[in-house]
Amino acid sequence: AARELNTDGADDNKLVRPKVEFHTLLRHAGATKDVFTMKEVMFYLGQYIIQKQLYDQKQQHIVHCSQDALGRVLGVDSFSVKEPRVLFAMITKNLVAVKG
Ligand SMILES: C[C@@H](c1ccc(Cl)cc1)n1cnc(-c2ccccc2)c1-c1c(C(=O)NCCN2CCN(C3CCCCC3)CC2)[nH]c2cc(Cl)ccc12
Repeated sequence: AARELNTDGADDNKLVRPKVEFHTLLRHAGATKDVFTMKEVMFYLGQYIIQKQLYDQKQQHIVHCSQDALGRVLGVDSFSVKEPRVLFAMITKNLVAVKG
């Protein structure tokens, strides 16, 4: 059965390699690796959003990223953290599965 996507990282055994521009965002958030679990990708992206203050101060589940590289990478102007499926779909486009 397809593994349910949870919000703390889809499948923890799966390793992914971020594409170049996406990798730059993760490094900005403090990542020092080239290969990550989904949980690590989501952790660093969360840090990135907080560090750059991209979340809406009033509605903190809304992230505004049209003026940020995050928006370019995900291909949206804003998104809600309450829609993990939508988010994972956008994020996985920026990741390459690592065999092994
Ligand atoms: C459950 C988790 C999540 C994780 C994956 C998904 Cl697909 C949805 C949701 N989540 C819940 N709210 C957030 C969040 C909200 C606003 C700003 C930053 C993060 C997150 C995100 C985390 C994270 O690692 N979260 C740790 C605990 N969060 C609690 C909320 N905290 C907020 C407290 C209010 C001020 C804003 C931060 C930050 C730490 N990583 C993310 C990466 C992205 Cl692309 C989008 C959202 C998140």
